[in-house]
Amino acid sequence: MTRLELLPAVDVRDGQAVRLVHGESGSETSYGSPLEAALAWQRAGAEWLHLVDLDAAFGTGDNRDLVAGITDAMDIKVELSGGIRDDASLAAALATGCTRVNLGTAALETPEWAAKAIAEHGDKIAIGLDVRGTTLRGRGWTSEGGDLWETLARLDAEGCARYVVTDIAKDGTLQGPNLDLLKSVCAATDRPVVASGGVSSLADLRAIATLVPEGVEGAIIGKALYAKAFTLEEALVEVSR
Ligand SMILES: O=C(O)c1ccccc1NCC(=O)[C@H](O)[C@H](O)COP(=O)(O)O
Repeated sequence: MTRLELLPAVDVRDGQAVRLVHGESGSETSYGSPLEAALAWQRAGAEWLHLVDLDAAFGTGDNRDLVAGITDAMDIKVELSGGIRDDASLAAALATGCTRVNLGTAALETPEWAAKAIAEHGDKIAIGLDVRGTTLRGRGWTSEGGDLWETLARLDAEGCARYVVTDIAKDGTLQGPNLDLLKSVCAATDRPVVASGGVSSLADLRAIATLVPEGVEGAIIGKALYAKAFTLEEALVEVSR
């Protein structure tokens, strides 16, 4: 059976590695240098880094140079997220040499542009489906963005290669992933799904791994690693069993 991929997260706000609760601006806990965090996950054996520019996502500036520098310093695959919404920000993100980028708001507010990006860049584009209930959220999760199922059907038809699915109610809370949401999304699409938000324990990772046959490809881990609920080394062993 294919093994669950793990994507340790580095979310950057104002030059610092942070974690938010429910993605809310102002709920930051700071964890120091984002480059040090990224290098630590790489040393621990990560194959992927999930790197988020929160300022770009919230529209409070950006950490573009810092994020490009971190991506450049990595020997592993990097997934870039946050504020990629137009030709300039997409070109800058892809120019970092990252493996793929996540589009969120753009898929909701400028669907034609997102469809063009998908058509041009194929599996270098993932779409972040950030949901409360079954309603999507954009602009750093602050604006309403329509129905999850309608949007998923549209993006599938446009050839989207992969989805990163976050239950905002779980994100940064260490309350466990929303397995029902992941199962429902997998049932609605044949594209791979990366699970995000709420991972709190190795048991959560085992539970997500049971969904690999249904289409879950990976799991993003943020707060749990910073809070030292387990180590990345332990997590990697857990999913390789
Ligand atoms: O990814 C974004 O664009 C984003 C925008 C606004 C707020 C948060 C955003 N991402 C957060 C993440 O991707 C987290 O790193 C990830 O969900 C990890 O969550 P957790 O394991 O619960 O800390």
